Amino acid sequence: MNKPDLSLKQDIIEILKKDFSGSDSNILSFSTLENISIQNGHANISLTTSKTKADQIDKIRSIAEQSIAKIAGLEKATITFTSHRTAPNSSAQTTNTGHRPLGGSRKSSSNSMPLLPHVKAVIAVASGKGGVGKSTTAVNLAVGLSQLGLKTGLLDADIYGPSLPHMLGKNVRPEVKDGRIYPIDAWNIKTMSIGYLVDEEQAMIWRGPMVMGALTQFLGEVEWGELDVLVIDMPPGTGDAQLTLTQKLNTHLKRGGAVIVSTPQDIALLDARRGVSLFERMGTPILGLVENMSYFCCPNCNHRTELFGHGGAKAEADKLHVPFLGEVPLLAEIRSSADAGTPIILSTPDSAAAQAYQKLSLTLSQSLQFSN
Ligand SMILES: Nc1ncnc2c1ncn2[C@@H]1O[C@H](COP(=O)(O)OP(=O)(O)OP(=O)(O)O)[C@@H](O)[C@H]1O
Repeated sequence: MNKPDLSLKQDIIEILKKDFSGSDSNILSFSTLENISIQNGHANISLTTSKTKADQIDKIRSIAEQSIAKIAGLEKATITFTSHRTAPNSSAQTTNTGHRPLGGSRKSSSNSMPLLPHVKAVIAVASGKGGVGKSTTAVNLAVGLSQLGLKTGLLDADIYGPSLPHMLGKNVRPEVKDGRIYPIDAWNIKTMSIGYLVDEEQAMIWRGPMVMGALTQFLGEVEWGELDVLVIDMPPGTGDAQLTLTQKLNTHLKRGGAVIVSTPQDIALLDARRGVSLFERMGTPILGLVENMSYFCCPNCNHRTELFGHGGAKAEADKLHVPFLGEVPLLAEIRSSADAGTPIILSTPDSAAAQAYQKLSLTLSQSLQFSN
């Protein structure tokens, strides 16, 4: 049976990450993957790197090509370098070389310019695990902050599962001019998501270094303009991507902070604790914990059912000495309005969920530090 392209691409990336003859021989640590195309068993892999590094990679290029050609479903592999721009400095945290500038710029603006120069504060919306409603919270919070009169941006940093375009009902490509990417306006907020730029499959095959490269670019190459606050929908979990983002945005986060979203189950709260601990280690202010899917409210009789127990997040917040920011009910309309592209805070402003988001926005707007 033929292997799907996606799986072949993942196998190829694993080989590019492999050390062939010592610690200095990992192709992806020297270069950035631009593209993999596969046709009739022939894999064409294009990479970007600097001239000096290209010479180093050249030594292992043919070994890697032979190794890739042995993958079941492939017969031949060709590795080419599409350009030889100078790779951005790799810091201790970002061993990657950065993804190809999505805005088409050949200069590495993300390293030479201060990050987010006109953004006053950043609020990172994070969760210890996926699927707890982090993106839903980020979207409704951003709209809520904008309703309070703050110039607000929303960055979807959940690179493996960018849900923002869907939740905002925006299926459009951003304008790219002079190497700068212009955010998409949605509901009076400026938004950017990898989902506006690449298809899902492409985002899925990215691995650690490329993800960080793409995120760094977002931070450096998106023309956010003046913002009071940028809400970031963080990738789920507490791994390298979260750590690096937090480090890069340390200054901005000090004027905002982190919001951890959790569901009431013990297991989710355990993960939430890890989230809190990651931000604490980085010295990021923890704005608090939000309990999502806190209870079920019957749409017919308004009866409240606590499906997963109640008060777990509040108790956890107390234990961790962080503020408890409120509970959002499990409500079919939250999902249906997200699927229809209108956040519930706009579609049903009188609902308990919308009110929870309004309260959250108000609390957080009061905690922002706007000093420069
Ligand atoms: N309180 C809620 N009531 C009903 N549905 C909800 C609620 N919160 C989120 N959802 C729905 O649950 C699904 C997952 O939510 P969301 O994408 O916000 O989670 P996430 O934590 O960002 O997930 P991931 O980390 O996988 O991106 C979505 O379909 C969303 O509409």
